[in-house]
Amino acid sequence: MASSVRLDLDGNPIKPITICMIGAGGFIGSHLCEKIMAETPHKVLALDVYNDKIKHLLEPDTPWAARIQFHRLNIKQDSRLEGLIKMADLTINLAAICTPADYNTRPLDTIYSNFIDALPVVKYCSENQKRLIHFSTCEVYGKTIGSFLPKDSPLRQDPAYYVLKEDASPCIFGSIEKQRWSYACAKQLIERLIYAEGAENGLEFSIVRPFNWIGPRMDFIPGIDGPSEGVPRVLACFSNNLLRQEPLKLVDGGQSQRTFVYIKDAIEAVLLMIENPARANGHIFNVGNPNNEVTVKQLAEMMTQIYAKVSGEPALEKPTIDVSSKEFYGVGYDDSDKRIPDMTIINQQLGWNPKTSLWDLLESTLTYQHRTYAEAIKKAIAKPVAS
Ligand SMILES: NC(=O)c1ccc[n+]([C@@H]2O[C@H](COP(=O)([O-])OP(=O)(O)OC[C@H]3O[C@@H](n4cnc5c(N)ncnc54)[C@H](O)[C@@H]3O)[C@@H](O)[C@H]2O)c1
Ligand SMILES: O=c1ccn([C@@H]2O[C@H](COP(=O)(O)OP(=O)(O)O[C@H]3OC[C@@H](O)[C@H](O)[C@H]3O)[C@@H](O)[C@H]2O)c(=O)[nH]1
Repeated sequence: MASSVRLDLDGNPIKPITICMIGAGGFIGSHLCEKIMAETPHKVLALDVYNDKIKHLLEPDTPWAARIQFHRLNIKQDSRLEGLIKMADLTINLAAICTPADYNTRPLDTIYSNFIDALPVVKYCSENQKRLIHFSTCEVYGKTIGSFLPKDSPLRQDPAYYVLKEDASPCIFGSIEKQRWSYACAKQLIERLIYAEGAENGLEFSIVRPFNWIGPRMDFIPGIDGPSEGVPRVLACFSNNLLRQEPLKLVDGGQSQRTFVYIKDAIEAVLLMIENPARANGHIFNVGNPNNEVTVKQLAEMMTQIYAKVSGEPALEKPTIDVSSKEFYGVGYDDSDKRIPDMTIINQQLGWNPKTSLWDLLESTLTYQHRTYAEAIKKAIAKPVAS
């Protein structure tokens, strides 16, 4: 139940607000809606083209039924958008194409989704003096400065060459034919536009740069709740392989490094932004877990070990295979080498720190994947293919 007196970080009572959440039916949106319904008095206007991941929150007999309203709409072409933004105190924009398999194969859709389609949202917030929390990405940093140093340079060990800071690090993308960067570049331009709206027209905004948030309900399992030829992000790719007892595919040897944060930790940071506007407005926030760094190969090994534990099924003798990025993603793929978030700004402004270790977050997530999909996969495998 929502408690009656919630206090912000400065000890002031928090007033209930209405939030227009665009992309509420996605992975992050579903967790954010869940948290807001369970722990706050706020209302949510939930906008998306899909609602499968929030169906459980939309049942009429829940204690929060009067506080959440689903509006099925595509922000590309729907005249209801401005009215819904006007009805709310705060807009949170999560809508985007954000799976790397799309960046080089559907670059136009990627750029339209992440820049053009976000423009009216920024404009309506600015014109109607509504606060905006916009979801950008850690991909705006691109590659690290250190990745351009000689392989044996001792400077590669110096954090100054790889830690990513909101107000200091450059954005380093590959050449135009490396269409992987279409997403990062579109996100960078919308960040600059929002920042400029703040500077010139007084828009109250916060920008979130998520660093690989993972957990239950992320993306889809190909052939079960998504297209069989679809390529989701790495958590769902590896989960799918484990569920089907196939080797996990390591793109270009799995040498890239990532830091993963548990979705439930990350959502706490977003709630702090929502409820502490004076501390959050005007800032860009890295949200990640610098302590959870692994190479993709190490992630595959860890997930294999944990899945064997939670499913009771023995791991394959050869649990991984190497695949080239050209074969896996096609021409124009490129990769971020390493992503460690600097945490100074979010610490200073909101006092937020992630709590969950990589092992623990993978254990709870893989338990969920096994419980949710193992039976469906068994049935799908057993079904004879129509000739
Ligand atoms: N998950 C992460 O680790 C991560 C990392 C970096 C950035 N982000 C950013 O966070 C945001 C949310 O990511 P997510 O992981 O929840 O992705 P997601 O794909 O699960 O959610 C996005 C949602 O937006 C909806 N949407 C897309 N276009 C729309 C449109 N035109 N009209 C209405 N709805 C539309 C989709 O249907 C989907 O439900 C994105 O902007 C993404 O770029 C996420
Ligand atoms: O089966 C797979 C899938 C992915 N990978 C590798 O795993 C790494 C992580 O891949 P993900 O699909 O999670 O995506 P990335 O971390 O590269 O990008 C993500 O970063 C932040 C967000 O903006 C987006 O959600 C997405 O762009 C990449 O190096 C990728 O090449 C594999 O080795 N095997």
